[in-house]
Amino acid sequence: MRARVHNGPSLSATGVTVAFGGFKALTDVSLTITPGAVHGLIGPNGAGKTTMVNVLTGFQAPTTGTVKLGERNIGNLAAHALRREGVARTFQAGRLFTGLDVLDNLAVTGVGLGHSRHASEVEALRILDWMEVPHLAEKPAAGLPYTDERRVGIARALMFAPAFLLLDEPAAGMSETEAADLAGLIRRVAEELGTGVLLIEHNVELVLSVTSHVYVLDAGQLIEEGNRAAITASQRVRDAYFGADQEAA
Ligand SMILES: Nc1ncnc2c1ncn2[C@@H]1O[C@H](COP(=O)(O)OP(=O)(O)OP(=O)(O)O)[C@@H](O)[C@H]1O
Repeated sequence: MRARVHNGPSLSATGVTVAFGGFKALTDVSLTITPGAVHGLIGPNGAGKTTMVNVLTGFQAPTTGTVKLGERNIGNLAAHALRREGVARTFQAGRLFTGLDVLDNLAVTGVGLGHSRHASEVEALRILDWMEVPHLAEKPAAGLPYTDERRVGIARALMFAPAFLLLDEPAAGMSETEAADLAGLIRRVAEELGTGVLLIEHNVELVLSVTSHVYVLDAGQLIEEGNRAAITASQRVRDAYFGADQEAA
């Protein structure tokens, strides 16, 4: 697979607030995703994690604040336009085309990005190979085992080497072994492809094991950020989890 240059532009949100009517899902949140590194976004249920992913990928316009790719303001770009700019995501639910096989699911994304059918199939096969799951290519998307469905979601997001990959709870429902495999894949995406990754997860241990920098949201506010040691030592993080949602820790 082609590697990206690690010193490309960053994807950043500055002072982002998202209001749904009178309710603020995010309040003045700033974060940056750099190429070639894995960043984490954690927080209890309803903290605003998915809303942040939606903002960074063009699925939700910020009410106030800016989203930039390098120096370029991209806060008003729609999701499909942002994907063409190299900002890709996965969804909590697989969202595969169940009437198609895996290869076609990936190829459709390539065609949507403006590539030919042939080039898209070649790229799809290359990604499945790189992910060490070439046997999935001809499998129908309907009825895939859960972890394979997740893998295909990631493969699809990796079509044509996006600069950024935002993963929304990719380990949900996985066993410890499967989550460990996923952690290995996420590391490879950053290290071998040079992609900047933002990992949203309830599995905090998984996040801390693969990320260099973690952002913590609680009730729409950024309450902490830093490396594993800083997050583990933070009383604010402990309060957010144990005060609001014991199960999430
Ligand atoms: N379109 C919407 N309209 C109104 N409220 C919304 C909308 N989207 C999200 N919210 C609310 O915003 C808050 C943040 O939701 P969000 O899904 O971003 O949190 P989360 O941290 O991803 O939660 P979870 O971990 O449970 O997935 C929640 O209270 C949610 O109900």
